This record gives sequence, C-alpha cells and structure tokens, in this order.
Amino acid sequence: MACFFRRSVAAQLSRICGAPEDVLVPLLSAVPVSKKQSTPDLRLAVNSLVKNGVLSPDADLQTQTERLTKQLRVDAVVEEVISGRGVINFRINKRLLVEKVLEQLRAEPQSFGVQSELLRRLRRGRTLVEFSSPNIAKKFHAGHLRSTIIGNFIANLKEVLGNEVIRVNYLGDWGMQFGLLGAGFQRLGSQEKLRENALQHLFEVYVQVNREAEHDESVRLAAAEFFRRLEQHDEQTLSLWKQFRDITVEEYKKIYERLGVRFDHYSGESFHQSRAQEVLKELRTRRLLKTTEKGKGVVDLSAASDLSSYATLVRSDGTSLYITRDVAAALDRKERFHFDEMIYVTDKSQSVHFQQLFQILRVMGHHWAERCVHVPFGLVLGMSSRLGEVVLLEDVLNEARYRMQHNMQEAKTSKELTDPELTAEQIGVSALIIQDFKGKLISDYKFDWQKVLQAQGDTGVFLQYTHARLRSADTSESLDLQPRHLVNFLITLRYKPVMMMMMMMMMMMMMILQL
Ligand SMILES: NC(=[NH2+])NCCC[C@H](N)C(=O)O
Repeated sequence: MACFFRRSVAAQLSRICGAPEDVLVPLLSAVPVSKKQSTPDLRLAVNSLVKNGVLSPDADLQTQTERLTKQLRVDAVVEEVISGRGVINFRINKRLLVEKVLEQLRAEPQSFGVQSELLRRLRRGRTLVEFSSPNIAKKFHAGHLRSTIIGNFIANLKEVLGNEVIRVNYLGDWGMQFGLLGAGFQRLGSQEKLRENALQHLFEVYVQVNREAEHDESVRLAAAEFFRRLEQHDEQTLSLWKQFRDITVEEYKKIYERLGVRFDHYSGESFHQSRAQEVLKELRTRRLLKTTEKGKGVVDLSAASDLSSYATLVRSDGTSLYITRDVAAALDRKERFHFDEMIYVTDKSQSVHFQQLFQILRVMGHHWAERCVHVPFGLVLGMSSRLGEVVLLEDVLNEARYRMQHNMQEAKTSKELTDPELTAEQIGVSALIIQDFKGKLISDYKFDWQKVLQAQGDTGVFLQYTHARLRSADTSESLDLQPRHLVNFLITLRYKPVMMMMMMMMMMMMMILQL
C-alpha cells in the first residue's frame, strides 16, 4: 500500500494541472496525528507546486489555492478537501485506511509497518545500544526500568529497520561501593541467603554496612582496605567480587526474560579500569589533561581554552571517575564492535555527563563521537509496592502480577483461565510497558498503579484485551482474520478514527516488542 493514498490524490492533481504523478507524490505530506478530531491526514503546500514549476509564480497564491481546492473532487479515497492559508488539506477515508493497513499486515506479517521501499532508502549499519545498566547491590530504581523498556524498544526498532544491533548492559560493578559490600559481606553475609535470593541479600548487606559505616570508623577502614585489595587484583578479594557479579548477572537474566529483554553483552565499569589509566596517560602525553590547583586532572571543554567549562577525569588522589571509565568503555567498544552509531539510554539527570563524554572524545580526535547519542528520559516519581519503596526489578514485576491477579479475581475473569497467574504476569508486564510509552519521553511522571492497570483507555490491559478479542473465534474464522472482520470489529468498538489509528500503532508496537 506504499503511497496508495498519496498516489490517489496525486492522480487527481495531475489530471487538473498536468504535472506527472511522480512529481506530485512527494509534495503531499502526512499531517502528524493529534488528539484534535479535526486534523486532516494529508497536506499540500501550494507553494511547492509553484517551486516545482507546476503553477505560475505570477498569480496570487491564495487565489490559486482556492481554485485548485474547488477543482478537486471527493471520491472513494478522499472524504474531504479543505483549503487553508496556502495549503490544501485532505481527509482520507478512514475505513479504507484501516483496510489497507490490515492488508499490508496480512501480506507482510514480519515487516509490518516498515515498507520495504522505505527500507531500501534508509542508511543502515551497526548500532550499539547501551541500556538498563543497573548497579550491583544498589537499588534497581524506576530509572533503570524505564531505560530497560525504552532501550529495548530502540534496539528492536533499529533491528526492524535493518541494522545490526548490539545490546549492551553496562553494570555499575566497580567503585567504593564494592569495598563496603565486600567488607560487609565478610561479616554479615551468608552463602545460603545468597543462593536463595541473591539480589535481595546483597542489597540488605549493603544497606546495613552503609548504616554502620556512618558512625563506625573501623567499618570505613575495612571497606577502603577491601577496595584497595580489589584494585590490586588480590585473588581472594577478586573471587568474592566475581561471585557477586556472576550471581547478579544470572539473576538479572531471569528477570529480564520476564520483560522479553536480552543482552548480547554484560559489560560494566570494572572492565574499563585499566583502560581508564591508559586513557589518562594518553591525555597527559598529548597535554590535554590539565592539573588544577586542587590537584584534580581535568580536560578543558571551553571554546576559549580558559577552563570556563571542563570535565574532571582524575581525583586528586589519582583515582579515576565514572566519566573516565566511560571514555575508556567508548574507545573499547569502538575497537571491538566497530559500531556506526552508539546510543546510550538513561534518565535526563545524566545529560550533562554524556555531553561531556562526547566532547572529550571529540577533543581526543575521535570523529565518530558525532555518531554517539544520548537518549534522555524523564524521571518517575513514587514507584512503590505493598512492602514500601521498590528496590528490586523483581518487586515491580511481582507487584504488577499480584495486582493484576487481584483485579482479575474482582472482575471474575480469572475463573475462565487455565493459568490465571501466567495471564496476570503477561498483562501486568504489558501494562508496565505501555504506560511508560504514554507520555512524552522527556516528561517526568508520577507512578500510579491504578492508572497503570486500568482496564479501559490506552493501557496495556486494554491492549491485551483487544488483542485477545481480535484473535478469538467469534471475531474471526479460527484465526484466519479477514481485514473486513477486523474493520467491523474496530468500528463496533465505536472507536473514533484517531483512536483507531492509535490502536493500530499500538498493535504494531506490540509486534515490535514481540509481546
Ligand atoms: N555508560 C553509562 N554511563 N551508562 C549509564 C550507566 C548508569 C549507571 N549504572 C546508573 O545507574 O546511574
């Protein structure tokens, strides 16, 4: 159906003004979908006809616009032609639009929504997407959940568009927190609890030892000593650290699976420790690293070379920072994966960090930094569970399942199901994902379980309900869905045209998410 609607309008226009259809098709632009009922679907800027030599530049633009509008006819494809200021708006037949969309869905179930014609014109390459990236032993906060959902979506989208995608999880697996965790575990840890519920246990030990460290100097010293031994790669210390890391990765893999998310590489800050030192050496020899009065090592990022803006890469005690490891990680990834573009997905509080990172790479002469992007998103406020504040990803997913199952019992729908828990899990996960896509990416939002799990409206629950009904025997002949059936079904749901399109888009999204 590529350009079906545009072509049809262009054919009419071509008959009126004599220009070939191929010239006219690209001049018709799609009007972005908005909540307003009255938005048209296609728009023609009459000026573009003048620019392309189709209309004379001498006549008054508005007069030409009005005249052309009058000459255009409503037909099976176009429902309404409306003139505006120098533009002609077209409203197309929604029923036909839905039919055409469904036709394409049936014809190309694998690449639905991505026209092969469009694909051929796109620039493709190897994309590295870094997302999720939680910190071992620390809280898995809502920001990590958003990063997981959005990052996975971007990765899927890039893949569908024909790119080779590498998914990387960059764990927070190094730093002073491991000194505390290690020292704490030696005293408070239990191998048995670690086997039973590793993430929970590590978190508990970490919280406890942090509390102690606040007023106990000896705890702080033990932590510093543990981290020092870790940095010196002392075998025993390293093996405990490795155990924490391996267990964490295994646990996370299981939880990500519930979300339908996987990674090609579990990397982390630890991997770039030694490389960070090499980066510093290189920066020093190339005189890019300056030492401040307080003894910090900084890279000047100001246009006037006056240190009015700079990034700190070395503390005064010689240790590296988060950004130093990120520079090392970026260089390492470029060498290992030869990516064409790299995308980092984190909340907006790290925007400055990534802008500085890209600037440092540029200062170092790496032009590919231009093809590194940070995708920032807004913060989520107040995500909690029955037990209080959410600390683990698993808690969020369990809470969604629990609440969903409860709602299903209330609505008495669970009785008909063979495995209500599984259904609750699947709907709960959909609900979490869909609600995250609802607002603007960059806006903060307040998390509200009731809104997330609402049965009506643009929610994951309603999406799953609709999907189930579309696939059920009474709306199709044993899954052989005819576009006409679906259209009728959508219309019986009394959907407004815009809503109908939104639903189609959501269905497409689901397919991309492989839900
Ligand atoms: N390359 C990066 N710095 N990625 C983002 C990592 C996020 C970090 N672990 C955090 O929780 O804040």
